[in-house]
Amino acid sequence: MSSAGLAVVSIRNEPLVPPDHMNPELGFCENESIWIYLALCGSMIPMRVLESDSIESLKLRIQTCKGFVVKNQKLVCSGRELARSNSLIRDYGVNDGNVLHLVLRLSDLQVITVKTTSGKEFTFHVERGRDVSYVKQQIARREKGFTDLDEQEVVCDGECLEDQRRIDDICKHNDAVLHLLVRKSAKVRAKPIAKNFELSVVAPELKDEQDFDGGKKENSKQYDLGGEESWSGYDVGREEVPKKPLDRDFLLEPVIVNPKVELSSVIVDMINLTFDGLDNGKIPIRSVEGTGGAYFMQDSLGQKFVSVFKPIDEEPLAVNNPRNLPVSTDGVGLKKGTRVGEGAFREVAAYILDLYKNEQGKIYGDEKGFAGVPPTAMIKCLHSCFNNPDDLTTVKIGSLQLFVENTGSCEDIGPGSFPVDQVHKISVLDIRLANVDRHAGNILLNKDEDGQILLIPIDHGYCLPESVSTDLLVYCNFILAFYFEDCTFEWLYWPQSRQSYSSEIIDYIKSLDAEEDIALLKFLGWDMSPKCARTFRVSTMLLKKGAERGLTPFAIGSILCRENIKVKSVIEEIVQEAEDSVLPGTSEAAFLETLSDIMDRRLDEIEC
Ligand SMILES: Nc1ncnc2c1ncn2[C@@H]1O[C@H](COP(=O)(O)OP(=O)(O)OP(=O)(O)O)[C@@H](O)[C@H]1O
Repeated sequence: MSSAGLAVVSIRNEPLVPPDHMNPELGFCENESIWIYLALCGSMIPMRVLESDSIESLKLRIQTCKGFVVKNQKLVCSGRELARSNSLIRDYGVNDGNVLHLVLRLSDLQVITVKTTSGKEFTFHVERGRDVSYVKQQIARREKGFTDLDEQEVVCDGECLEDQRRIDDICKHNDAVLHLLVRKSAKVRAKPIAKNFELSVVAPELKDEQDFDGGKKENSKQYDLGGEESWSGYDVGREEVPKKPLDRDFLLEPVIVNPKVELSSVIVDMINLTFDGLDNGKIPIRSVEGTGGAYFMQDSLGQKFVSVFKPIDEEPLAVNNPRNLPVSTDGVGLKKGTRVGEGAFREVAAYILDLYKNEQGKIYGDEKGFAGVPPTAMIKCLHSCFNNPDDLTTVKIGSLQLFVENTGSCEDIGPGSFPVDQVHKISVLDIRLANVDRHAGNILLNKDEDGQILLIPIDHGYCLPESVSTDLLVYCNFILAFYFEDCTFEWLYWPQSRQSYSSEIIDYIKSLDAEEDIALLKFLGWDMSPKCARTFRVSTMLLKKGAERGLTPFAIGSILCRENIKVKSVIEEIVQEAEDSVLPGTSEAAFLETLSDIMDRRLDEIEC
């Protein structure tokens, strides 16, 4: 008999009105105080706060009263994430009576410790979306004595758990530690001796090898290789979205815009493995982390994740978002300059832009790019496990990204041991793409064969921001100045960012050509909007000019980021000045020339 323990977070339930806020005589400033409502798991919790409270202190109060640690909290008000911890509640325009949605970023991984009767103890990670049968498989893989899954019984609080029970479901009802008991039944044999029987209890034979069939199934895909108009051809809510096929209860196909484009082998393999998993009845498992719907797709044996699917209609603020975030009323996404339902295109674009190109601007090598964005493709997929309350037959469009084995993210350890060149490569990617969502949780950690730390950048749905203002003036004039408002780069606070780029990285930056990249994306299916293309041109220009002058990633990154929400960044000032200097209707080329001169001047000032 073995036992396994699962540790879960206990949720406290203390009032969110601190004593000094309740009593004006204790120094509480009546004028500044407002009531806000914290929306969490279907309930509304009133909170009295000061407009001068920082986001950090608000999160600390939530941590103290509710037990959710600060780094796991995401607060969203009026469709915008309150991302900067040093900014004040009033900076984000939070008013009396506003609702703040609290999204919890729980880890997908649950640590399970198994103790055997012989005193052995081993620990493994199980994704919360997994079920009891998966736990049994893991125990069988680790311990030779448990290879026969049918002989394992998993018991919790005296209740025998069915194979289909999910880990997060089991944990939900337990406050602190959950003990699993794995009971291995023995066979009873009766051997005739003279006129009697000798009964013996025999433990099953130990097998050295696993019985799993690791062989790959014949591919049986039914791709329609006809071209689509563009990646964005299927907008959220559009009627032409294809319906469920009749012969299978799922669908999975790549979205191919240009029939002349051949999918790379790594993308074909990823789609095939994902298809095999669905075909074998291995369901997509929704991640408990993140603000949007992200599904881990399993291999045909249900032992490994092969990819991550993010449907566009489940992005934050989209119609089918599974985190109960309100639907965007104006199409603007969670970050400034982003649009709901466009995250998947950006995920794919980040992968393509990261790939190496030869001198003719053609992609070479089809696996690992410069910064290591995992292979990503646009797909159509249908499955009943997706969040689709109204219509289970609607095929979803979204990004499919190769699942990368990892031991966590950069949030889990200090940055001291991160290799300098990898931090620098991610900084190049983020500056180029003006990424507005580079927090430490979006860089996964792994180790290579030599034990060296590997940093894997993920989650690029919020790169290449563009103006999405509904203000007609801003819209018509293509005013870009505020696109960069939400740029934040975690690596700015890491020591590696203060070191200079190596010559290899500088050569790579020199080779970048925004026009070629825009043309390549168009050829592959994404015809960038003029505003988005402008963002890309401006940030590529800044990267190239900065690197040419020997600026560090920190120096260049700081130009793109605001120090706080109220003060414009240097890039915003540069763009504003350029926009003020040209007449409406000026060509893009002339605008960029003006911008280039202004940028040179500002960079020279920084150097001095
Ligand atoms: N390629 C990948 N390989 C392995 N795990 C991944 C991959 N992509 C995403 N994940 C994991 O899936 C979960 C959700 O993904 P992600 O953070 O990208 O979703 P999101 O909703 O966009 O998140 P956020 O709220 O940070 O913007 C996270 O636990 C993340 O670590």
